[in-house]
Amino acid sequence: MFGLSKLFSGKSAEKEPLLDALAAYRSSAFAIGIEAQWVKEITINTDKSFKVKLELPFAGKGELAQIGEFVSNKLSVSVSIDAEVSLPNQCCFKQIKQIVLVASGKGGVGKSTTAVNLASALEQEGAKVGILDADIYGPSIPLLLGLQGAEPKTLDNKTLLPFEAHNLKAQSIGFLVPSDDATVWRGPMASGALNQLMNETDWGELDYLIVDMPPGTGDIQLTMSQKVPASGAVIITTPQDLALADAQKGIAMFNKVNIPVLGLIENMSYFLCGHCGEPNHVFGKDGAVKLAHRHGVPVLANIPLAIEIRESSEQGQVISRDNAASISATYKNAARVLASSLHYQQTQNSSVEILITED
Ligand SMILES: Nc1ncnc2c1ncn2[C@@H]1O[C@H](COP(=O)(O)OP(=O)(O)OP(=O)(O)O)[C@@H](O)[C@H]1O
Repeated sequence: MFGLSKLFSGKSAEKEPLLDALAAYRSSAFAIGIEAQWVKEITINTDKSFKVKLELPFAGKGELAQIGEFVSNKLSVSVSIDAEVSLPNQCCFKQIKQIVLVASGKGGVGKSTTAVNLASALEQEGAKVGILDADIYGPSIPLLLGLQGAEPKTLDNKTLLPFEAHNLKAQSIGFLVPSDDATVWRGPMASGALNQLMNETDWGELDYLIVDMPPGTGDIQLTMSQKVPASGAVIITTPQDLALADAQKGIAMFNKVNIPVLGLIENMSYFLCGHCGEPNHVFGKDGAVKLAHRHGVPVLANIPLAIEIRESSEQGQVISRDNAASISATYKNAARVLASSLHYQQTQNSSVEILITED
């Protein structure tokens, strides 16, 4: 998969310090540096500067500038880095390489908003991404992507075409399920509808499919989790004790069905005071970190309570796509760490410890 011929043709002695410097890079997402096998091409320019082409096995393009800067400083020479994302060809389901469940112990914590922003952040990090709205109680992904009123389409009367918005493919259980009926659903019915959407949607090739699960940890969520060939799950919580207690139940549920919990995201973590700029921990502080430590999982992000997040959601806009919004970098950082922990979990026998840093 990774072509090394150009890398090792000629002048490899000049390239060795570069490979060493790339290997020495560390961040939350690149926990063990840039591996030599990811280096596809190295060009040495006449002024001795380097141009490096990487093939990343997970969505992580957003960090290339930092990697370039680190290596440039280490070698005291200009190094520019470009990359493609190419996940190894092991498919989780049909042509979908990784399926990630986004869950919450309780409703209203911002699970769907976070799921959409994470999906978009993965896409911006260089991956092909789809989002499947499996929240039978309140399917909101069409609204969040500005797709309200859209009708499912088919070309052959057998498969559904996914919707496309903001460079994401999307499908929603809301098109199959009148939401008023959801309260009387049982686990097998919900997981049957989810399977139908997975199987009968023409997703094409996807690196990541994000599944927005129904909130809670009951029979429905358990059965749905068992039926999806998921690579991992992310749990969204708020800092309140009640939400954290329910998030703990979510961790227990995924442990029961052997789906690795890739991390927690604390949403509405704090509110930035408009006057003094100080973070105000309206709903409490450090609860998610303590819970995460107890269960040996990372906190992937602390997302503030921010008016822009609510406003952009209501307008069908995805705030992580707005580079001017400071929160955009937070979602992208979380997406990179999520993608890399999936990668390391599947390729390393002993797990790589993910340390969340301020990068
Ligand atoms: N960080 C945030 N800052 C401000 N508003 C937010 C934030 N996250 C979510 N919201 C808002 O909170 C409300 C609930 O969000 P969302 O629908 O994503 O929650 P949910 O957990 O998916 O809900 P449900 O349990 O009903 O599925 C929405 O109005 C959303 O715009």
